[in-house]
Amino acid sequence: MRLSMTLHHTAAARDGFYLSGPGHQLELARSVQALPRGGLDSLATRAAAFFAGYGTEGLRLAGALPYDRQAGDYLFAARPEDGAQAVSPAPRGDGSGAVSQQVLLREDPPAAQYRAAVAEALRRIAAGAFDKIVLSRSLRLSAGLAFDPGALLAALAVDPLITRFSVPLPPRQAGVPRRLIGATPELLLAKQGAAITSHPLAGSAPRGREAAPDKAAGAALLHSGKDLREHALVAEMVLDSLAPWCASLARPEGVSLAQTARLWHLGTRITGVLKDPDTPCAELLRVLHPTPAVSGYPLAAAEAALPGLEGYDRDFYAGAVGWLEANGDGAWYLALRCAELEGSEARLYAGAGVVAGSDPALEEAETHAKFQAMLAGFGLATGAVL
Ligand SMILES: C=C(O[C@H]1C=CC=C(C(=O)O)[C@@H]1O)C(=O)O
Repeated sequence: MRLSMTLHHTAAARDGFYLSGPGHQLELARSVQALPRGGLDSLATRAAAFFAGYGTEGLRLAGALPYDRQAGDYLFAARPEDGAQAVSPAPRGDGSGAVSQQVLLREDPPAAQYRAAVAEALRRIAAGAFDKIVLSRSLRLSAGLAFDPGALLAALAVDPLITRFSVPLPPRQAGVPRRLIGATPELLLAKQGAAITSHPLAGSAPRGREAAPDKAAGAALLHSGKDLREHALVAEMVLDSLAPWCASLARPEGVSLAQTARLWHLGTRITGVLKDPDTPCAELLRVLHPTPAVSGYPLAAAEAALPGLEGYDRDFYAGAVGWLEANGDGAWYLALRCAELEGSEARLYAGAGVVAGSDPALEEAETHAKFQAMLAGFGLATGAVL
């Protein structure tokens, strides 16, 4: 599919780490010192060794964890004072030169194949293989000119309810930077001293354009048995994973509605106090990731089925972006509603949780809704074409 798109070029190309949302804000210039890459099981040890060698006040390890906990992460060291904190990127349309060009859009896998994968997952759920699986699909964009990460990041600021991020990824081709940019609604884990917070989401519905239908869509989601089951599997697993580390653990609001500009979600805000405030954030990530918000339940059975049903390697999609500090604190968001940018190629990802009672056509529609924020960020109004 060929679409017309306007690229707004910003003056400065960003090559550091940027994350900004209602809960956290951080911008770091990239430094050369990267943490030796490794899987999630060794992250706490590698981070501790790194901070023991370089750990002076203010130094952080920021970056991305892949979906596959065995695959190599990508973290680099930087000091907040290397870059200005909480600086917003230049707004789009700032007169720095907008370039219109044709963009090719390709579904990978095609929507029909995605629906077939959901139907197959439902057969396996009925046969008792697993209770839940999150299946994703991707959209590939090809343009004539390299995409502008700064412009995309700036465009995502239209939704103040999400956390925007732009994070370097390990390059695949010499001289072509790779970067993950997104607008995530989901906090995986934040740790500050003994206090921890997580806000798992699962169960979604598109928001209405007018106030009354919008409110009704949220209320219907809050009472949907299928979505409440899909959500409970995530919230319970997060609570079970964190419980052994905590002196107290609570979900003060129970299941409640969370929102982005385009979607309602079921969410459970979880707060806890660690038994040992020195427990490193990386150690807690090790026991949490991947939650059933992005994988499934039971985990081993869902993970075994995922590659065959999705047909591609998720790489850093559905992993996490965030940072670690020398004192063990940190904040990590799920890498959702995101696009991987590599020169003039971009790949967008969206997934949906499948449980008994899911409908392949509705799950596909949910991925459409989840793609919209990023597509709009690229200047592509796709409601009509997808
Ligand atoms: C896997 C995604 O969303 C997760 C987070 C919130 C709600 C979800 C859902 O309702 O299926 C997903 O579990 C995605 O956006 O790609």
